[in-house]
Amino acid sequence: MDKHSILVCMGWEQLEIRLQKCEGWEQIEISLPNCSSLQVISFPVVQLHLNRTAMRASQKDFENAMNQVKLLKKDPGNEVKLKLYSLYKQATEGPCNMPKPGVFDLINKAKWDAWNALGSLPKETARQNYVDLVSSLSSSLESSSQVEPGTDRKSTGYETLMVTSEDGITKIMLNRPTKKNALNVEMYHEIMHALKAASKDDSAITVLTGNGDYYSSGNDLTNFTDIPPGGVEEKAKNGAVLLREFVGCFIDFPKPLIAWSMSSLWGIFRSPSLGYSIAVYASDRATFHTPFSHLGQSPEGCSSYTFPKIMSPAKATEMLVFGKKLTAGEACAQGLVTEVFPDSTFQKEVWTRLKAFAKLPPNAMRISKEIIRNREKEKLHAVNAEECSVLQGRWLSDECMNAVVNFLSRKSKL
Ligand SMILES: CCCCC/C=C/C(=O)SCCNC(=O)CCNC(=O)[C@H](O)C(C)(C)COP(=O)(O)OP(=O)(O)OC[C@H]1O[C@@H](n2cnc3c(N)ncnc32)[C@H](O)[C@@H]1OP(=O)(O)O
Repeated sequence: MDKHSILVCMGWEQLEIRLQKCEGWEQIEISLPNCSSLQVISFPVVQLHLNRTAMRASQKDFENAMNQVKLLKKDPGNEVKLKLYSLYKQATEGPCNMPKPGVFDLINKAKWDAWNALGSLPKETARQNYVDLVSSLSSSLESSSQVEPGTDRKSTGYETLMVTSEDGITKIMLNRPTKKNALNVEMYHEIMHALKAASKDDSAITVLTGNGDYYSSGNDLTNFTDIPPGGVEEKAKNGAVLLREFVGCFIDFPKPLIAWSMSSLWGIFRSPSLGYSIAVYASDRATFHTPFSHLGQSPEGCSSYTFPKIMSPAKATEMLVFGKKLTAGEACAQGLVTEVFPDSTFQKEVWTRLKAFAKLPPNAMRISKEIIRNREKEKLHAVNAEECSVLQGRWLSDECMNAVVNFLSRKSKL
């Protein structure tokens, strides 16, 4: 008996179809992701289509899914909420029938873009996609809160991070690779939480890195679209409070902190990573970029104070004011990076060092870090406060709004 297995994408989901050619007859097995039983039907293929249609979500499934959304314990984030919104509208009203909102009406424009992008997707398919999305959300949010049992390796219930602890090293890895590890609001909170936990755990050192080809692309620019009832002023105020607290966590972090960058590092995550780490290791393909002016913004993470001290005022101006992108080699020559390794041996070289550092007496390392940092701590907190206050104003400027709108309209393909 010949057996062939084909994966077919049918617009709304992937079906696995197994063809079994037996003597004198043929049968098709269809495996549906959300269906436990295998359907076994015979040719003609038109029957396959009819069977699939019968599997579509009923109105009841759709209503259940809507109720399930209200019960989600964690906020699934803006992108998912936009997808849910657009599928809901398509399923209930059909193709987008609203006039396009103005460019500054960021939230309604993002909603409109998402709905409009669904084009003429049939209502039934939208309903099915909605049900599937809610079902995948419910299971992923449940499973992600499970803690790996048994070993001394921890991977706690973070949505946007992978945190592990072994051999005296706690590794905090930004884990939104499909979004180039952009920091959404949840990630800011989770990093603060992970840093606080790492400061109290029994590891000797803490390492920060990113999953995928970008260490981080900086602040998630869709953060700017979730406007609270108090309007953009309240949004900017909340952003400044969040940023101040976030950077404050790095300033106060008591243990040796090591940034490990195989890849590109933009914006917000760059300043704390480079300005406060004891050591920064980079692969020779890593780059460092602070496009504050391009985004109508101003320096954060105390970079307005630490960078001119580490580099020189002139070099810091090139980076912070003109947004010059540095290669790893340039960043190392200017003192922002401790050491650069060839990409091919990077992991091995860095792990060798980290393991050796983690064996040093932890209290001695803490005290040494404290004595280096304490003289500057008060100053760093004051600079942080000033930078956040300036940024709060920048976020309300046309320059900043236009830059964000440009980025979002470039990516309006939800
Ligand atoms: C509240 C505190 C605020 C503190 C102030 C902080 C300031 C900063 O952090 S300034 C730096 C802000 N970051 C940026 O300006 C980078 C924006 N991103 C890009 O320019 C590009 O995405 C790229 C150069 C980083 C990568 O380009 P490319 O390789 O072509 O990949 P894509 O653009 O297709 O990105 C894939 C996917 O990821 C989304 N994404 C990437 N970066 C961000 C971001 N910063 N914010 C939101 N989303 C981001 C991108 O939109 C794509 O998503 P999909 O379209 O859904 O696939």
